[in-house]
Parts: sequence; C-alpha cells; structure tokens
Amino acid sequence: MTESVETSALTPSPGTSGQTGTVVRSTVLKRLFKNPMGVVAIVILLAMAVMAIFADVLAPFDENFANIAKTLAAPDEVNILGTDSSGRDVWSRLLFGAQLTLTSALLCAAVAIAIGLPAGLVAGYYAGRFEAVSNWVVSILMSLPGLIVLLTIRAAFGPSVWIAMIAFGVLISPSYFRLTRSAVQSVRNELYVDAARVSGLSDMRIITRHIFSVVRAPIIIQTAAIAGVAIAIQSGLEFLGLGDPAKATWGVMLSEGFKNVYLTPTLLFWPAFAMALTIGALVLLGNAIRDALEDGEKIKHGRQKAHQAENAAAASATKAARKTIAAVEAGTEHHLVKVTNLGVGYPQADGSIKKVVDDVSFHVDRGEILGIVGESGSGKSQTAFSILGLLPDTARIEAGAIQFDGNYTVAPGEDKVNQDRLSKLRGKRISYIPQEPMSNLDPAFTIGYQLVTPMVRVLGISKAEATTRAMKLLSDVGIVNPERTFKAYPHEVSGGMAQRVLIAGAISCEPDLIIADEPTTALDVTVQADVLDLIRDLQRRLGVGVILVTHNFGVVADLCDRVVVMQNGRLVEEGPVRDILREPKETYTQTLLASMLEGKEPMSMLVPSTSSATASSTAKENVL
Ligand SMILES: Nc1ncnc2c1ncn2[C@@H]1O[C@H](COP(=O)(O)OP(=O)(O)OP(=O)(O)O)[C@@H](O)[C@H]1O
Repeated sequence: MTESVETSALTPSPGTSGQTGTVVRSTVLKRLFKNPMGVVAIVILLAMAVMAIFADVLAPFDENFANIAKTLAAPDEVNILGTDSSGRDVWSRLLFGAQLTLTSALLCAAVAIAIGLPAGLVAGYYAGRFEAVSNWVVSILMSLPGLIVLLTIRAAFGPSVWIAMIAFGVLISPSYFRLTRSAVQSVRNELYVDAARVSGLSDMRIITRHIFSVVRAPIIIQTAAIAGVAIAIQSGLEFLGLGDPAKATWGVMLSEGFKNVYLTPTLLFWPAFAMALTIGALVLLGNAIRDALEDGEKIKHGRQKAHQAENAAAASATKAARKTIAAVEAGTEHHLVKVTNLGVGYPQADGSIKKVVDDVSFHVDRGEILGIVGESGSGKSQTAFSILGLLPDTARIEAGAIQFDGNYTVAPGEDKVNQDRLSKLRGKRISYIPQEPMSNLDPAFTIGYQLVTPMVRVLGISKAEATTRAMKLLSDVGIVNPERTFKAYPHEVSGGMAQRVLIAGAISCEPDLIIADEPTTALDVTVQADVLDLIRDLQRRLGVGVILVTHNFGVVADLCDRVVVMQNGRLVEEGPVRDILREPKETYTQTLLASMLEGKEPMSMLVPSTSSATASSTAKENVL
C-alpha cells in the first residue's frame, strides 16, 4: 500500500500504480533533466549557488572594500564590472550579494514551510477545533498589510535582512497552510488512509508517510515560487533604502545603482540582471517540476517520441488496415460480440507496459448471458471497458481485436478503441449498468429527466412519448410508484431503486448488448436477488445479449449461460456454466468455486451438525 501511495503522490496518473516510489522519483528527475526549460533553470540556479557559496574565493575584493580614487569606474582588468560611487568592486558585491540574497530568500521559504506545512497537515487531517483556530490565525495573518508590517519591524529591529525575511516568512506561511490543508482534505477519507488507520498505524505515521506524500510535490513547486517572491520583496524594501547599507545585497546595489543611473547605468543593470535571472530560473524550475510530475501526459508524449519512427510505420499500416476493416473473419459475423486475443496495457514511467488484459478471447451471442468472473484485479472490468470503449486515455490495446455485430470496434493492429465507431453504438446498441448506482446518477437532475433526455436524443421520439415510455420502464423494472420515482432526485431513492433506474435507463434505448459491471455489488443482499431476477427477466423478454462482470460465482450460477474465468488478466477457463460448475478443469476455477458461500460449512459451529455435509451438498445442487 505504501508503494502505491508514494507513487500516487508523485505521479497522479493512475497509470503508474504498482511501481515503487523510488522508481517514480528517479523518473521524475529523469524527466526534469530531459526538459530543456528545467535544465536551463537548474544550470542558472546552480551557477548562482556556486557564486554564493564560493563568494569569498571568487571575489577579488571584500564587499565593502572601497577605492575612493576609482569611483564609478568603467570595467577594466581589475574591476571586471567596474566600481560603484564609493569605489567598491561591482563584481565582488554581486557575488556577496548572491550569498545574502539567496540565503535570506531560502530562510523566508523555510520559515513559511516550517509554520504552514505542519499546521496544514494537522488541520487537514484532524479538522475540528485545530482547523478552526488555524483558520482564524491564517485569516488574521492574511489581513495584515504585509508591507506596513515589514516597515514596522524594520523600525523596531533595525535594517536586518534576516529579521525582515523571517517576518515575511511568517506572513506568507498561510499560502503553505492552505495548500497543504486542501491537499490533505482531499485524501483524508480515501480508502488507503482508512486502511492505514485500520491496520493500526499511528496518526503521526499516517500523516508523515501517507498524507505528507500527497503534498510533497505541490510544496516543492510552491517553494520555487515563494523564493522568487522573497527575493523580489527583499530587494524592493532595500531599493526603497530600507536595507542595511553595510551589507551587499542585490537590493542595496539596486538602490545605489538607481542613484547613479544617469552616470553609470550598468550599476543598476547588474543587480537587476542577477535578480531577473534568479527569479526567472525559479519560476522555470517550478514549471518544469510541475511538468515532470504530470506523469500520464509525459509518459504518453515520451512514448510517442520514443516510438515516433515505429508509429509512423504502424500508422500507415493501420490506415491501410482501416480501409479493409469492414470485413471481420468469415464465419464470425453472427456473434454479437467477439473478442479475439485481446491485450490491454498501460505504459509505465520506466517505459515498460503493465499488461492488465492478456490474450483474452470469447464471444457473446444474442439472447445469451455471458459471465466474466474472477477475483479483484483479474482484468474483468478492463475487458468490459475495452468493449464499451471506456478505457482511460493512457490505456493501449496491445493486441487483438473486438467486433460488435459483424464490425470491428477495435480492428487488428489498432492500439486504441475507435471512439468514432463506439460513440455510434454506446447508449444506443450497447448499454451499461454500472457498479455504483448512486454515483452514476447526476444529483442535480430528477430521475425522470435523466431517463427521458437520452431517449429523446437516441430514439428521436418526443418528450411526451419518452415520458410515457420512462414510466412504463420504471414499472417494468419493478418500481412500485413510477410517477413518484420519475419526479424524485437520486438522493430521494434507495440504492436498490437507483440500480433499477439505471437498468431502466440501460434498456430504454432498446440495446442489443448490455454490459453489467458488478450490478449488485453495492446493493443490500435482499435487493441483489431481485435485481438479478430483473436482469434475467428483461434479457429473456428483450432477447438482448448480456455480459455480466462479477467476482461471484453464485451470481454466475444464478444468471449466466456461459462463463469466462479470468485471473491476472488472462482467460483461465471458458464454457457453459453448468459444465464449469460441475467439472471445473482449472485449479483456479475450483478455488473460486470453493470460495462460494453456498456449499460451505459455517466456519464456527457451536454444535457440530451431522447434517451439515448433506445440507451443503444440497445447496450446491440447488445452485446447479
Ligand atoms: N488506469 C489504470 N492504470 C493502470 N492499471 C490499471 C488501471 N485501471 C486498472 N488497472 C489495473 O488493471 C488490473 C485489472 O483491473 P480491473 O479493474 O479490470 O479488475 P477487476 O477484475 O474488474 O477487479 P474489480 O472487481 O476489483 O473491479 C488491476 O491490476 C488494476 O490495477
């Protein structure tokens, strides 16, 4: 779990799950170095850092060494950038200025992080009183006029750049607080955080290990921006003459340069140039990090570049293939759906492909219910989504073909589901019953509206006609009071009713194929049987083909004609349900069957029952 959490923090794309955080971190760095913008920014910042660190060695003079015999001098071999109005070497002051300006900017960011980050983490995670109090403090800090506060502090403590930057760090800390708090709020109820809690991890460990990883990336980006702002603010104050004249900072140099702008404009140019370069590099670095973290896109582009030549050849082959895609393999046209050697994969950050469906073949005919069964993660939904054309953008069809009613939706050689072809079928000839009824109904519209609109659009019937039809459909799916449900909003009906509504929606446009993805998982056991009966009944009446995705062999036994068993993305066994239930050939199928609730003895019987064996075998026979 830790790995996936770390991964998700750095690479929001789902396509990276399953990798270790280390792999992802190293690829983020790799991508950063591949980005010219990032490289330029890093080179500039490194150069500035070297200037600052080795100022004592690199500077030919002390920052305040003044040669009054040589004021406002033009550049020569001794003073390579000339001298200022007091005869001080501009190059030496620039170097010492880099030291002070950069470290004080970092101090400002460090103070802001030290206050804003932990407060944001705790407020976001615990909410409640701490969050309320922090919000108050943050509101007060944000309402303070920053410049006036800094001027007051300067008046009270003198012209110390350190004190000014610490104060500015405090003033700017709400930006870190708010950033962190919102990021934490968005994940604190995620299942993996709950799982970490349930597994007994302490709050501190959950926050530092699971939650902190979510804010790490935005904090880095924010810090690049804040450091730039700190340099600008600090220089601004010094430019106004509020800095310590005894210290060489870029702001102080700017102020002095301005006084002599007509005599020696370069005095103003050099510190301004150094500042612009540094702030620009910080902004570029922030952008480059952000781009490097936008994993999915980058992987896509990276792969596109890496395979440009390959793709060009493939594209022309695909074009040629497209012209001839109309003809599916002879003798297979009658199948409603035929999936042939399907492979689905996700490109990973390290350039590899994570195969989630591998060499899967099956077919579904009209009037038939095919069950796809397998444990969680076996690739059932990915197979169903390939047929529906609902795979995420990052997914690639690695191999094989899919045909619907005698035409390819994914022709051999194509690496994406053809959305042009699918959009003509989806919602019209192919419909979908999802797993989570509630989250698939829009809470902003009534159920009636959500049923009527697609019918008007797809079937081209009038609104009145669609309304009558919707009422009938609601009654067909067993809703007792169709009028009331029609007018209700999704939150006003139960989960079972919502699933019935979705089933009504799925059959409303008279499809040829219904794909139901775990249609009963989110429902109460008492409602599950009703919904399964309803699907069976509708399928018989309407003669549609159904693909039922489930992890439950009991559902398969109840409903399906044939079954496909999947494990780790591969097809393990296929056949008529009766045969598979009676004589499963593969060990995996036997294990799945054994895990069915029916046919099992209670695990902890208080009184051993001699009749349990008989009862369990009777239960299994009932299933069969
Ligand atoms: N966007 C994605 N990027 C990378 N891998 C993914 C993505 N979506 C799914 N997977 C992976 O594909 C594999 C198969 O997932 P799929 O959803 O098909 O499983 P399933 O058998 O339907 O399981 P469940 O019953 O839990 O939904 C899993 O290992 C999953 O992690």
